[in-house]
Amino acid sequence: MEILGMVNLPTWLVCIIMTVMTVCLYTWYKQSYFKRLGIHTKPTVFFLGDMFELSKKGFGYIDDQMVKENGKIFGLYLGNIPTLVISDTDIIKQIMVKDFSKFTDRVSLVQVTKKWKSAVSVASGEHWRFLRTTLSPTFTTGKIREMKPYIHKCMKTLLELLSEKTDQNPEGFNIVPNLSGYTLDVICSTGFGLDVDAQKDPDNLIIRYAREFLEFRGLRNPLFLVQMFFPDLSSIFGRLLETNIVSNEAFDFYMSTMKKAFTDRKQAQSKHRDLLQLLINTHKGELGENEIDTEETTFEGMKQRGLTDEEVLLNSIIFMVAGYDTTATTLSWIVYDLVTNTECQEKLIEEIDAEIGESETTYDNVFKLRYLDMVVNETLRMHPPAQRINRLALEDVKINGLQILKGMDCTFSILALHYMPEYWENPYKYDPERFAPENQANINQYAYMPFGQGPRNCIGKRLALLEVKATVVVLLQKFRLHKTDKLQVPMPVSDVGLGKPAKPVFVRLEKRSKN
Ligand code: HEM
Repeated sequence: MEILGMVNLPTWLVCIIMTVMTVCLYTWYKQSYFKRLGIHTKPTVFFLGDMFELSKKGFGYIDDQMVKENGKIFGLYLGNIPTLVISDTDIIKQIMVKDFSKFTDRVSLVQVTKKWKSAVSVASGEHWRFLRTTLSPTFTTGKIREMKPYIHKCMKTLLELLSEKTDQNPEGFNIVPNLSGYTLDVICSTGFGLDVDAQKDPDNLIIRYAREFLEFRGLRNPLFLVQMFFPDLSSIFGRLLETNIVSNEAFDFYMSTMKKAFTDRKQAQSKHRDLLQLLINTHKGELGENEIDTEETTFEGMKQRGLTDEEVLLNSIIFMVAGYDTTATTLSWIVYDLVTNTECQEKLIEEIDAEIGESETTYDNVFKLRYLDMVVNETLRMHPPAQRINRLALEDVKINGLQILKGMDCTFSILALHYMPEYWENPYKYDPERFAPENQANINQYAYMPFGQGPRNCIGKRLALLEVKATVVVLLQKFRLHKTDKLQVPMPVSDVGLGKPAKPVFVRLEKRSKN
């Protein structure tokens, strides 16, 4: 092909040059989005944006650095997808609560397959409102109180296994696998009446696939990468680019496990009072004979039809996955914080001995413990399991001078907020006293949100807190926890609490009673 009558290039080379130029122009345009809006960014790598640094150093670390260097509003690029990170608590409150109707949805970086849209955490608009309203009664205090016996059974196994491990390893051991197996047992039994015994059988398929669910597979998925670099293709090709968040194998395994639990339960006419039973009660059809109109789009219409098969099954899976790792991570960090802050552990033991002694834990006696509440809050401040949350702008809106455009990903860095000196005095110090009743008034609730905020906050918060608090109580009723040489002690300040999945927590357990 002759170009301007000067050079003669083969057609294939011209095509390549044109494609490269188009991609460069597209990337340049995409990655100047925040510049055009006058919003700070950091120097990015062309094409990759901040993706390489974010995946290497972690979102929490980058957010924390950016807040220090650029203030409360800045932009980052995941490939060519822009993310507006906001740490101004007035704006956060406006988005999460006051203007919630303009920000009801979460951002989905990629097109997910249709089935995932039935999950309350992924659903949008009226569909989300219907799912949330239908599922919320499952987590009332009354319902959670009734789940306590199921938790007790798992606790008994946890204590027996820890006692055995202490006898076998008096010098200490990594407690994380015990806590992970335990939280999975709790969610399986409280949620679905499933006796999986993950604590005794760490190779159980349910554990293997739960890990797979939590693993971020995006960077290995070509469809995901295409959408990172060419986000506009999603609206052009729509369903063709739909991506599975997890492997089909893991998905099918969970679907068949839940389906079996569902069918068995329906046939047994059981009197169970767990999540599954509550889901079944809101399901109006027969599993496998879906006569329900799934295309219904109005809230009232959806209320009439009740949950579909897919909604029951998908949300069972979501509860299982969302409730497993978050609570295990929190428990692991509490153990870490208590062995590295022994005075806090002693104070907590004193409170437990005085208020509960050796009695069985109940919803009421556990929630009465003030210092325990302070300890849990402080651990969740320093090590929030979810480091970031987001909301999608459904329309253009200006908040306190900040212009937010329709379609923007408004992200809140929980981790960066939890360490901002403006909201927390001496933020790198583990200090439960900041949550003492007399100091509560100083806490800005939009700078402290381990469970999110507003109408779309964590639906399982109460269940998670009961599980975490009751477990800490039974642990300290039986053991005093000690640091070992193998415990990886304080990380560099910039790394503290970067919520990465709990590292091995090597501790030594000293038995406190004969039981
Ligand atoms: C310590 C434990 C937990 C932590 C720290 C945690 C944290 C969070 C956070 C930060 C969010 C996002 C909230 C927002 O966007 O404002 C969330 C959402 C959610 N969590 Fe949790 N969570 C925990 C335990 C649980 C448990 C035990 C369950 C269920 C049994 C659960 C189910 C969910 C669901 C379904 C959502 C999505 C809610 C919606 O979109 O309406 N979580 N969680």
